[in-house]
Amino acid sequence: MSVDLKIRDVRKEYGSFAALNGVSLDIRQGELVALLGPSGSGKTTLLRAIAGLETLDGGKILFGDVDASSRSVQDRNVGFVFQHYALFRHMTVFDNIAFGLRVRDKARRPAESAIKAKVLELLELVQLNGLEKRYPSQLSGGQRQRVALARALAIEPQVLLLDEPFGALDAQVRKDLRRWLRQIHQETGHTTVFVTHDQEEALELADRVAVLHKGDLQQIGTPDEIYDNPATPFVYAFIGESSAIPVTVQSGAAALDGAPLPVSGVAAQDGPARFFVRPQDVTVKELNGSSTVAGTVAALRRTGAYRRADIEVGAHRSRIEALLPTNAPISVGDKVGLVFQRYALFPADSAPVTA
Ligand SMILES: Nc1ncnc2c1ncn2[C@@H]1O[C@H](COP(=O)(O)OP(=O)(O)OP(=O)(O)O)[C@@H](O)[C@H]1O
Repeated sequence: MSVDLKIRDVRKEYGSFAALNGVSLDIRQGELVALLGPSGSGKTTLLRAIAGLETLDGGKILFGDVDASSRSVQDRNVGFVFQHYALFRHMTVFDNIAFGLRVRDKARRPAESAIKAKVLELLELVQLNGLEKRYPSQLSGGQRQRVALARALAIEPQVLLLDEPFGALDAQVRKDLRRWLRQIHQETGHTTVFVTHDQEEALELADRVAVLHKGDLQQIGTPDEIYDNPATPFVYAFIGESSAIPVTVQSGAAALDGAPLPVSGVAAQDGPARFFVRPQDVTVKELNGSSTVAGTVAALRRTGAYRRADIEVGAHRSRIEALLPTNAPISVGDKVGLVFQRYALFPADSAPVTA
């Protein structure tokens, strides 16, 4: 039976280094949440903490209403799938999937006939029926990960934990498995926590995405919320593409190198700030007095279906990137006016933006 998870102010230190800096988040029953962040941000540490493979230096984790710290790894009944298939090489696919049920103590172990029925049902679910007699070495990487998932599901886990399960596979297989996992999740409805550093994977797969950076939870939200309304400079820079330029805020108005920046709803406090905008949210027009930001086209390049323009703005020639149709009548050196559809301002002293 799947449960909800409550992660409360979880801390984990290695010596004086904080791998998790007081992380709190709630994961609803049946939800698929991606933990997304650059290398070293604490994703795997958090996943291992949920599994009970790490002792906490602070905070707690609740499975439903039960404090998991009182429970062993075994008692937590989690299904775990790792990046590198940890299948037993000397066991067939069937025996690998049956393993978690067969090693249970006698009181909780199902009859062999029930184990067989369960394994066959899971083989059907992961679309590997007919391959139950094969050994892991006789399977492709993608098939092995499907066996690993079936094995994790066999114990009917309270929570399913996946650590970059498709990380070692090539791009196309990865894409197929992503779609397949989403489908399996819809059918089985397990509470699932999924670690990835691939934002496309997180945004496509997850109900909600938790963005981690240096042991801190920066934001948790639906893929739309994370992409359209990044809560911090880090999330703005890490998810999707953006330009960031230094500006100054005073009394609710923003200025670029002393000239007013025609943007509204400036909530940032007075002082130095950074202005963030995504390339697709920049419209390039003719210069039109104070309603547009004056810029000069510094570079143009074709990328697939679009043309990208680097446009220099302000006295210090800060660069803003814009996405244009390939037939846009524009050349390097043109003086243009910019209008921004969506943007954000953050105080300059807020968390660093580099990934
Ligand atoms: N056993 C350990 N001893 C010391 N430091 C550790 C240990 N395990 C993890 N760390 C450190 O904790 C930080 C977080 O590691 P973690 O594996 O959670 O990151 P991650 O976000 O999963 O990264 P990746 O995407 O590279 O797997 C890293 O800086 C790592 O070096």
